[in-house]
Amino acid sequence: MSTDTPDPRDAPDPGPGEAVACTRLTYSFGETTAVDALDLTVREGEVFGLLGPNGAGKTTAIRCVTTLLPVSAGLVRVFGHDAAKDRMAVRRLLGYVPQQLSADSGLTGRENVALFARVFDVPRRERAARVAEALAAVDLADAADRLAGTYSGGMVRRLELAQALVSAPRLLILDEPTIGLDPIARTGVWDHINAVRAATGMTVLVTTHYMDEADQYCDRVGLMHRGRIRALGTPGELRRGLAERRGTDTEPTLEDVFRDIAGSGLDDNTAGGFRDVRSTRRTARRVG
Ligand SMILES: Nc1ncnc2c1ncn2[C@@H]1O[C@H](COP(=O)(O)OP(=O)(O)OP(=O)(O)O)[C@@H](O)[C@H]1O
Repeated sequence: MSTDTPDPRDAPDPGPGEAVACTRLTYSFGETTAVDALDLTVREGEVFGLLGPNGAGKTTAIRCVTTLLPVSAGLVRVFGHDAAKDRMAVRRLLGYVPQQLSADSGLTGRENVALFARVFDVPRRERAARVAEALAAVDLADAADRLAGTYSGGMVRRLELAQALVSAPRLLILDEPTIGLDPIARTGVWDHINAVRAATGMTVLVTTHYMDEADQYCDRVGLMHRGRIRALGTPGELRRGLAERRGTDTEPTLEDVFRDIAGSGLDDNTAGGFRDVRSTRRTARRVG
């Protein structure tokens, strides 16, 4: 690092109410820079949506926040804990629902959640009650003793939500929580996220391709493209900003905002490309 480049570790301590702070976070896979000097703040208690086309760097960024990928350049802090130096402290504060299947089809719903309760060190005497609470919070109490392999796609996603919630996280991170689900199941997943958030004040960081969901459910969104945040604000602010730039009274959609910012890059080799199809199919297969 050259002497005139400030060391991100010199950044001031996170202010009160700051859940996640990424400062010049950079992550590369060989020659590919997936996350490129990303600056991002998620405030405590908000639902923050990280939006972007395939390959924008969303998953890589949130995997750095979860500590599943090492923070090799830049700084990530979760409730003030440095993700590079204090991984266990960070892990204790968060629940993570990855894109890939995290439920075991050969176990019951209750057994799946109990497994996470053990892994996340929920005290033994509290486990049964906490598992039952997490299942009830996602409306799976009645199906708790059925094998997860018999669940519908929406139920599997809600089960994965219960797995992430059993440790009572302060920060819930979800990677494409509704991909491959039908509209009713998508609404169901969001209703449960919002109910738990209202009851606990937990912070939610979510990635999604679905601009309509982000518009409806996120307090603020960051539009990510080629490893960086290109626009940030409430969905309403971003829509109104584009209307002003265009000098029109017709309110654009969040998708219009994204197309305006990402330009032709969205149409070339990103949105709807092979990775999107593969990702959707992977999810469809696992829940089919
Ligand atoms: N394990 C890996 N090895 C090599 N390159 C990778 C790997 N994971 C991601 N990449 C590359 O890093 C870039 C960012 O990928 P990432 O998965 O973070 O994007 P994303 O916005 O989450 O996309 P998607 O919506 O498809 O999940 C892409 O160019 C991708 O091909």
